[in-house]
Amino acid sequence: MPNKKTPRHQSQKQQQRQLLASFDVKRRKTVTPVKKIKNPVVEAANEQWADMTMNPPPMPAANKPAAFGGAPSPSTQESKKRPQQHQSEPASSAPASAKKTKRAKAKKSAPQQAAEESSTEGEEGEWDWKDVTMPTYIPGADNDIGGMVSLQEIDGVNCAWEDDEETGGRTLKFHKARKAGKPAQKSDAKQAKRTVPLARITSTRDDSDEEIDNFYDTVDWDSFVAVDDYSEQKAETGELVSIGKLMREAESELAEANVATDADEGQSDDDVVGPSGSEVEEAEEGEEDEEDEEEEIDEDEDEDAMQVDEVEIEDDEEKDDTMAAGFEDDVEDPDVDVSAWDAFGVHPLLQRALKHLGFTTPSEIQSKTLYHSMTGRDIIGAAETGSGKTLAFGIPMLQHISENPGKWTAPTGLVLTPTRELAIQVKNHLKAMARFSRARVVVIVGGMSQPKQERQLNTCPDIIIATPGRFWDLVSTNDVYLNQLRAIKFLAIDEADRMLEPGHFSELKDIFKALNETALQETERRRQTFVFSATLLKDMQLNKRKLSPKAMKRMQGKPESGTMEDLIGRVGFYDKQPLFIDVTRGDSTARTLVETRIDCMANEKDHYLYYFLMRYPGRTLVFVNSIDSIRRMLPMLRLLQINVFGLHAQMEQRQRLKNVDRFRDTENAVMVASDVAARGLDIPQVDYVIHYQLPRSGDLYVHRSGRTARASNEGLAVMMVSPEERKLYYKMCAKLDKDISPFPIDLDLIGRLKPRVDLARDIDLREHKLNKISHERNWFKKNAAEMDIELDSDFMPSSDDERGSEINRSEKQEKMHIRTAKSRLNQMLSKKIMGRGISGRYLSSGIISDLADRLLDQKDAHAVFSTLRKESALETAKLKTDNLK
Ligand SMILES: Nc1ncnc2c1ncn2[C@@H]1O[C@H](COP(=O)(O)OP(=O)(O)OP(=O)(O)O)[C@@H](O)[C@H]1O
Repeated sequence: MPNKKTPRHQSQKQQQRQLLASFDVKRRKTVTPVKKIKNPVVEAANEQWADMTMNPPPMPAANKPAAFGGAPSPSTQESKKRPQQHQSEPASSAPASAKKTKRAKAKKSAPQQAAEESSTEGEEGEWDWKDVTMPTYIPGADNDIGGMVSLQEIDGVNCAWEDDEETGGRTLKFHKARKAGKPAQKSDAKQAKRTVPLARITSTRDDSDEEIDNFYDTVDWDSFVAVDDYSEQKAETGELVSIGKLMREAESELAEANVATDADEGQSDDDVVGPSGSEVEEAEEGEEDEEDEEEEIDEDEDEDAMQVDEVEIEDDEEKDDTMAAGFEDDVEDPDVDVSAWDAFGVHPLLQRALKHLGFTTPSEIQSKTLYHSMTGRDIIGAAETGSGKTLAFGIPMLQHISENPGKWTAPTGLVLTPTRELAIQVKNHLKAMARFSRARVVVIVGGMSQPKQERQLNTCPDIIIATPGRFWDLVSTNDVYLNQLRAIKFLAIDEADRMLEPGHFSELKDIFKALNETALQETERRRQTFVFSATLLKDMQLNKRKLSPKAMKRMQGKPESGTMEDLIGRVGFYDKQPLFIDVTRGDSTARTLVETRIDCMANEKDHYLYYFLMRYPGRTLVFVNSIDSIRRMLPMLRLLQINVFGLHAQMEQRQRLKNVDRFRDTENAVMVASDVAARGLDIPQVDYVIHYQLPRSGDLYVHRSGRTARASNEGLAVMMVSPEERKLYYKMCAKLDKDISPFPIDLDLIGRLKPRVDLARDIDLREHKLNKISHERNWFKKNAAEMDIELDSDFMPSSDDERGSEINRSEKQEKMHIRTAKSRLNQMLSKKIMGRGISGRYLSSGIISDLADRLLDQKDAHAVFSTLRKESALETAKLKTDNLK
């Protein structure tokens, strides 16, 4: 288990604070010991970090092309921010040859100089400190440098950490650096030449450079390691590469690059900042294996350091990855014919993946959009739920990646989704499609390890699937991410209508703004944009006229209004007029969806639900309108021995993913969910969707119902309508322009099941009450103990007094009652239920003519109702609808 206090695990902010502390010392004229860090390598790394942040030495990493983020190398950052200042940059950007000479000179005099350094002279506060102009960017400082603006420096004074025996820590000491051969003078510090601030971090380089170089050479860089490279494992096995080695390598690389660039392009020394792109690529290729290994170690370390939850989430994520593949081997079924995709020019590697997935033909939305998207058009697409919209925007991205293999300096595609689950699902879908093209797809969502996500961004993935909040959190604080965001070639907004809801739109707006800040002004076409949803038309209230270039231009200047037009206006299409492709039917529900309703009183919904679940077992998704309803229903259904899971927004992300997985993996299971599961969740073979409470809008009804009847499969949506909901129901039917027929119910069976449900509800209520009392009591006890208060016996009777023992007795009785009720319920549950007019003891012909056959039938026998056969609710509903026609 790595030490969490090592710099590797400290946040950049913490490191920055440490650095700040050291400079505060200088301003306060006192010298304060810093926190003692026992590990000598860590100590060295800390010291080196502090110094390198202010005085970046030449590092090979500085010359690598920036990946999508990462702790940016000083020179790359500075060169991006202030290209015109290269000349004046010291160590990292100075002409290599000049620097070499200085170093060589300094190297000779280093030991001498060290010997000649005086100890601290006089009061530092009396010296001539000068304000330091801070750069606009400090590596690892989140650009939050406000606290460092008052930094001061003095020319000719060096800082050094020294062990403090008294405190066991280390102390920052200031030493006036004397020129060789010059005797020490007390007034030296005061008389120090007042030049502009130290040029290492400001834009001016003057004769103090020599001292900087001297300072560099007084430090034994071989005893330091780069913080970024530091790992406990490497420290133990002695694999750490010293800064000294890196510096030497960087110097020789710089010198070589200098020569090569000079010769090839006749550039001046000042322009040379690193090796050419191809060299970098070669070097990177050479290092790849090594990096992979390091990456693995890093992953291990970080995962150890992370919260348990996060680790488990990542495990889940890995599991998702394997699930995403959906197949264990790489051998395609020769009988699967995917030639239908040829017409769209789909890349052979993608066709192979399609073959694996068994997707022989494109779905309607895919075939209607692919031709245009493959030729570069921007698309606004509307298609019913479960119709394959993910691949409609995913294939063009993967096609581009397959046609242009190699390393990119920015991701190719960005997909924004409203929920975390949907993001993970889209990632899985695209990963399965990218199986042979090997495109790297990552997911950036809240509730998961941020460091890991940052690392993933740093590796410059091909496609990023993200929720707007977390993505903007990461990108808005890092210029490198921002620049690379602007270079993406594809942007897709999935479930666009949901993005308009409060909580998504403000970040989405910021992302669009950042994306378009520079990109839109360029004449060269660089980005393709897709906006997809199932209920686009309804929410948009948009017609083609509104998509005219003029109208779109007008919309861009408008303030947020939260409408689809507003989103369309802000997203920044490159097409003058994006294509609008709508393949929805009037109501956007799938053609294969059968809809029905159950009319019942609000307080009977549990009975009807239980009846439905018992009568028609299958994978059933039950939607409710509040989290409280989920909390109430879960224990009751569990008591009724139903395999039930919950899903709502207040659940930990880890639990949410786990529950979705379990539900997906269990054939006969129930998930009670809030509308967090209404959109986009693609769980194969959801047999039934039950609207336990009516959705608050027609669109929500469409999305909820869309969790079944996906990818041309059939499915059933059942609305439970109480008299109070009648008005809403009629309104919804009018909006969706449909009439929903009632579902046939056997009222006798409901009557027989009722006692079970009532008993389960009663047990749950009693347990809940008991738990609440004991929770409250413990809370008082705990707080009283903490505050050292003795609780009054009236308030908290002890078991010794009469009232206390009375309470104890009644609690015990209640527990006993619950136990008895539970065993009664279990007894009930273990018995099969007979239909009306049928005796459990004697076989009588009665209402059911083939009763004996049914009772003897093992194969089709119903598990709960002994006189009934297994039946599908879908068939029952269809039959009823047909009869009504
Ligand atoms: N061409 C195809 N042939 C067969 N199955 C497909 C095809 N394209 C996609 N699918 C499958 O159809 C299912 C639904 O696809 P997808 O999730 O992309 O739908 P969607 O339109 O985005 O749905 P929603 O609006 O609910 O998010 C997925 O399981 C997917 O694997």
